[in-house]
Amino acid sequence: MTRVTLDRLTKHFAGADGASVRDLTLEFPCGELTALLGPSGCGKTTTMKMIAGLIRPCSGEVRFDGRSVLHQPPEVRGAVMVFQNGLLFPFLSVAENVGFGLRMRGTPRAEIAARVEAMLDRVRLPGIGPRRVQDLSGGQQQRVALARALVTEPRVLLLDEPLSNLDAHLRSEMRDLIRDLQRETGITTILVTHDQEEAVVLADRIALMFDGELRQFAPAAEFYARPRDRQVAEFFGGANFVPGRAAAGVFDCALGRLPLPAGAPEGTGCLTVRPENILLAEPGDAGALAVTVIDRVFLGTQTRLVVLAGDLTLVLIRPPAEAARLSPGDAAAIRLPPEAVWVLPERP
Ligand SMILES: Nc1ncnc2c1ncn2[C@@H]1O[C@H](COP(=O)(O)OP(=O)(O)OP(=O)(O)O)[C@@H](O)[C@H]1O
Repeated sequence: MTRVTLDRLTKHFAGADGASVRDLTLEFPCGELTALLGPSGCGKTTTMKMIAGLIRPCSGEVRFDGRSVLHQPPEVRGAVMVFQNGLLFPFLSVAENVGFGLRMRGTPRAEIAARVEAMLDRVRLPGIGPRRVQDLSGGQQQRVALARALVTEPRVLLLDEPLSNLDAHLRSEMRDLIRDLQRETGITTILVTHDQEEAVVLADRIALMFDGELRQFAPAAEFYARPRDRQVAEFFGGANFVPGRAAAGVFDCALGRLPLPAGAPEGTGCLTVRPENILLAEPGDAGALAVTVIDRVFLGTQTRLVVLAGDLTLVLIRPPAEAARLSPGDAAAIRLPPEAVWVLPERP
């Protein structure tokens, strides 16, 4: 298992306005699957290519198990990359594609055949070795690309948006396969994606990037409960931002003085609470806030309620059966459980 460390990694393409990746310092833990997540153009692929050795950084370091790999060409590093569209060799059979890396290393033919067959079994494509890759579906091609990467037993597996060209059904199948194979093999894996749901389902930890910089690196649950700032909260579907000031475990704002959970940041900023964490209350309940319902939208498995608390608009997501009794114009009451709120300090 290999620990991958980035130390102040920076890439500025010639002629570009600013750096595509700036001062990126990050340690991908051994044997874990880490998602490199962020909006289009934030520098994910550039970072991954610097790890693979396909792009040379302007400054900074890439280390595998503490040793610099910058002087090593891609084929020596032991990091293999699987691209969005698989990038298989169209003129080779499936087995020849999967065995390509082993052939380059001079592995004996009989061993290649056995390892390729075993690998195709593991990606749930038994017996398709003789087929032409053009005859495979997109999902099958992606699994062949994964088999081709894994059969060489790489130190690091780099997946660049491996699900983005698949339809919804195939995507969830491939997602399960990636998760199972990663757990089975324990290969340190880095997944590039712009899709937060994919990152949450697959990754042990998420590194969220904006504009070439790392913004937050944490297990998925922390991005929901403890987002570092408003942009992070919004990227993870957060809503409800109430300006005010936090001091001595209380947030002072237009909604009143709200108790905060232990460890919440202090000072001026916004209180945030996710739509699914605001509860409906009975008027007069301790801590209940009086609101007026202004909108109700049935979303299928949930209902979105928009309410007005004084001048503030808040969004709630509730089970349909609970929300059905409320219509636009109705008076209602809500409760913000102290453990479900968090403070986003003003960015300097
Ligand atoms: N070869 C290049 N020359 C000049 N600029 C580049 C080059 N490659 C990437 N960039 C720029 O660097 C920035 C980061 O690109 P990158 O592809 O790493 O982002 P990304 O987060 O992977 O985005 P996407 O999800 O759209 O692939 C972008 O502004 C992009 O235009």
